[in-house]
Amino acid sequence: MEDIDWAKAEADLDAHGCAILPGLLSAGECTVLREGWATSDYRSEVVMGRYGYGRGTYRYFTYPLPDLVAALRAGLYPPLAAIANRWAELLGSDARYPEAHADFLARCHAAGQVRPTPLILRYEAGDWNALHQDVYGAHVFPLQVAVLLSEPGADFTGGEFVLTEQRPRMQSRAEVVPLGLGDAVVFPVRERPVQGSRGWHRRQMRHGVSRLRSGLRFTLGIIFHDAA
Ligand SMILES: O=C(O)CCC(=O)C(=O)O
Ligand SMILES: [Fe+2]
Repeated sequence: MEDIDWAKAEADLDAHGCAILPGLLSAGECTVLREGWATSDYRSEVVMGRYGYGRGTYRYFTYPLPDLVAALRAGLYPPLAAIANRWAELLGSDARYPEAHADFLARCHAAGQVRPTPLILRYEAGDWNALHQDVYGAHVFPLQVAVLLSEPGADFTGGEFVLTEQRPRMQSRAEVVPLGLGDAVVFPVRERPVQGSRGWHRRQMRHGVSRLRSGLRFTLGIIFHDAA
């Protein structure tokens, strides 16, 4: 995490609505997390096809989170909170996010959002993730992170991370994010600020995953608000 180029990530988020953090996790850390699919403690499992969410399965970790997941969540939060605060100002919102993740979580917990949201997702050939927004209550931290735990081309084919941006009174824009093993993508939970001719406005964003053509793909999702 010390090696992350936050100035570049922030510039990419401003310009494109997403940023890649290359090699956030090592191959060994990805293996540990993939193996944790079977052995970690989870609070619940969602079979996506049952809810019309796509096809595939995900599991929400329980508290206490595995050390690596807890460290990523606490460590990635402060620089993202600085970006989130700047975005809120641009959009004329009075939402402000504290410097430490523990303080933001305390806000969630006081409002009854107490269930942990970090999760592992597992996709087989034919699986996909419908375009969605990960909102779990009134308290929403506006940025989130997903880390690819499998190697494209070697472990799976297809299964691209996709973001869409709704442009007011215009057609939507799609962005396919090319991730390698251990790379992370930072993206907006719901919306991002864009400067137009008449000032800043909000653009709604959604994310999902295109259909896996072959193999097995795992992702770690880090969402900073907890769930009601
Ligand atoms: O599997 C992916 O790349 C997307 C995961 C996702 O929806 C999330 O992390 O919120
Ligand atoms: Fe998601």
